[in-house]
Amino acid sequence: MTQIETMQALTAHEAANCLCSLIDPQQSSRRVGLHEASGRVLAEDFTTPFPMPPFRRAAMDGYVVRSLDIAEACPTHPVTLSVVGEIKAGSGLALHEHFNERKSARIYTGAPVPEYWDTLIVQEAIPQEQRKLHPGSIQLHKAFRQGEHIAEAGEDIAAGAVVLARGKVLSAKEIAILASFGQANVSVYKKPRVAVIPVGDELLSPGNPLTPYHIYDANSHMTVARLQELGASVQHFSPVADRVDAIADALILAMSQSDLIITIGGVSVGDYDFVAKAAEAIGSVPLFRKVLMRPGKPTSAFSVDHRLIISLSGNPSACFAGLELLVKPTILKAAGCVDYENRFLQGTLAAEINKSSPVTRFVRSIACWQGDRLFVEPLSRDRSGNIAAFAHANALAVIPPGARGAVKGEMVSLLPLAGF
Ligand SMILES: Nc1nc2c(c(=O)[nH]1)N[C@H]1C(S)=C(S)[C@@H](COP(=O)(O)OP(=O)(O)OC[C@H]3O[C@@H](n4cnc5c(N)ncnc54)[C@H](O)[C@@H]3O)O[C@H]1N2
Ligand code: MOO
Repeated sequence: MTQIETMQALTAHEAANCLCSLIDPQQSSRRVGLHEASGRVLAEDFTTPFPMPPFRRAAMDGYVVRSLDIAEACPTHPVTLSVVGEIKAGSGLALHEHFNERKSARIYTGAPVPEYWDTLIVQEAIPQEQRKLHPGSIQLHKAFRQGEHIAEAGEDIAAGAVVLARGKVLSAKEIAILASFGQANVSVYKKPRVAVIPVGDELLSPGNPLTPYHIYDANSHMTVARLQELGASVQHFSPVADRVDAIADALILAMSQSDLIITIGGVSVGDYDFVAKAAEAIGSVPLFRKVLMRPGKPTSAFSVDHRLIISLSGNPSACFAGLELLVKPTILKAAGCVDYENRFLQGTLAAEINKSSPVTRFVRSIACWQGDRLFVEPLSRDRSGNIAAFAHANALAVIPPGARGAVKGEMVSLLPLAGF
């Protein structure tokens, strides 16, 4: 028996765990400007250097008052306060006189609120006529809640708080936090370097004229795009011929420049599927030679010289499933991301799947919320080689193995995709 025949077949989850367990997270870091930080992984905890907001400030346009001064205000006994000045965002109010009581100031959103005042009355609460006729005073016909519309210094985030932890993927939200604290640049992990090698005599790179019996290489472009989204730096190979030496040469070149290699196609059982032979020829050890999933059953992985080769199968949906289920967690872990495992949701199947399968199926589907219930509708004619489903799918529905497929109304797991 060959090593491959004795090799245990893994589920998609086990295969992802196997790959992740062999990946060393990125350790090297560099500082990048905020405009380059989106999609990068934070290499150190970010501790806030000052409180947020940094000073006590107005949350609305209006008037600041002391709640004590207006506690008794009512329609029959209105309270009149003189307006001693104006406080704009970006400037304070110099308090020249020593105030005792019944003083107010005009204030605008974002302006500092001196300690003297504890409540802000929105300008809409004071009739416009009255404000025009008597700009030097305001008249109030009711009391207002103490502290209203005033944001205290540090009420959002305290100074010295670890507000973003190492290993977090930076997106617009996190970049807003960093910028709010004046950080012009941030320490991020270096991107893992990943080579993408499409294999197949039939493949043409987009941009070339379509010739008989050939197809355009879609998968490597899909893979490169996904890897870039996941924070990798990608070395994109042109399609390689179905020959052991050509594939082996590409693998050797990729090893010299990349930490991880992804091949696409040529990994099944046909006489011209040479990826495994080429991987063997360069001295790699197989980790698994198929995965209990469909599409993507022929997905394989090899280890060589402390690097992984992940070989995705050529059908576009199989390549895609391999990318989402196996490559995504592996790349995220390699990039230094702490939260790298796929998260599945539970949803109700909106239509039956009357196709049996000895292995788990991952069906391109449309998931949508109806009220508080998540429904998942499998796209029809989801054949491995079809690409139309990519235009609509926002989830992969997980259909357990068995003779009966799955019935409408059944609860199934689903993996959310872009657009969910
Ligand atoms: N006798 C058997 N035949 C097949 C089996 C099997 O178990 N027994 N498995 C089938 C399954 S499942 C799949 S998936 C495919 C996978 O084969 P490969 O991974 O070796 O991929 P190829 O044969 O190279 O290509 C399959 C298909 O996809 C097209 N392709 C390939 N690369 C690209 C690309 N970069 N962009 C777009 N399309 C691509 C290729 O032209 C083929 O049509 O094997 C089944 N056969
Ligand atoms: O991996 Mo193939 O279906 O499973 O196309």
